Amino acid sequence: MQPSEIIPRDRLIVALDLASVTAAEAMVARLGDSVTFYKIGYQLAYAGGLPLVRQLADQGKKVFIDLKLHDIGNTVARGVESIAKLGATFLTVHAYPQTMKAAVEARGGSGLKILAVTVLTSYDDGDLHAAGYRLGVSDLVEARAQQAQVLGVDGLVCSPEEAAALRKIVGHQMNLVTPGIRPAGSATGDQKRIMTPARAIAAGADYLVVGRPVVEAGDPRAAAEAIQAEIRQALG
Ligand SMILES: O=c1ccn([C@@H]2O[C@H](COP(=O)(O)O)[C@@H](O)[C@H]2O)c(=O)[nH]1
Repeated sequence: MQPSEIIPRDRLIVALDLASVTAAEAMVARLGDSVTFYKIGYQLAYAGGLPLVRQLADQGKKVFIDLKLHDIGNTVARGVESIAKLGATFLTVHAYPQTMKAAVEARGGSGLKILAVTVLTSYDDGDLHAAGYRLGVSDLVEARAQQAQVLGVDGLVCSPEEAAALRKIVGHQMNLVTPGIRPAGSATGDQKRIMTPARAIAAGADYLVVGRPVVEAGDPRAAAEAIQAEIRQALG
């Protein structure tokens, strides 16, 4: 979706990183209309959370399934075919050419959009080096973004630190989805490449993924509303 077509409220994606479906349902009820887009990742999916995708879609919410698929092409393709029936908007795969190619082919015209995870936002150059990579973060993110674009991937998961450079490479054809968002004063945790919501939007991010700063806040709804206000202000 072109950035100008994205409803401002949809730009905040809250990660439902919670231990049970009951806890997730309670969080969604608490957040009410302050949040329109949710992410379901490992913790909730493996706690029986995938049926929530349809449930949330039936409530008019959008859902991002963040399972970061990476396997042989055939297995990725069959997994994507199953996931495409759940009613989600986004699905992540790791940005390896075989994986991205299989996912794009398998999603077909289902309406599910494939996002390629470039380099996890908890990694810095030292982490890549320790994992055996020759390239640093910015070079690897850019190389993977170029491969993803050639393969017809719909969007990229990157840090907001890379958003401006990636926008120049991929234009507006691909959505930039950025975790590593930290409102001023909030704990960094294990994230290494971070920005505030306002700076991320100014850098060109389309969607901001926020987990702990919302779901672990004393008042999650107030935390989400504050981020929504920051996004609106940054959009001008
Ligand atoms: O590179 C990546 C890819 C995915 N994530 C996911 O986003 C949220 C961020 O949660 P916070 O609590 O706001 O740190 C989490 O679900 C990650 O799995 C990411 O952080 N970085």
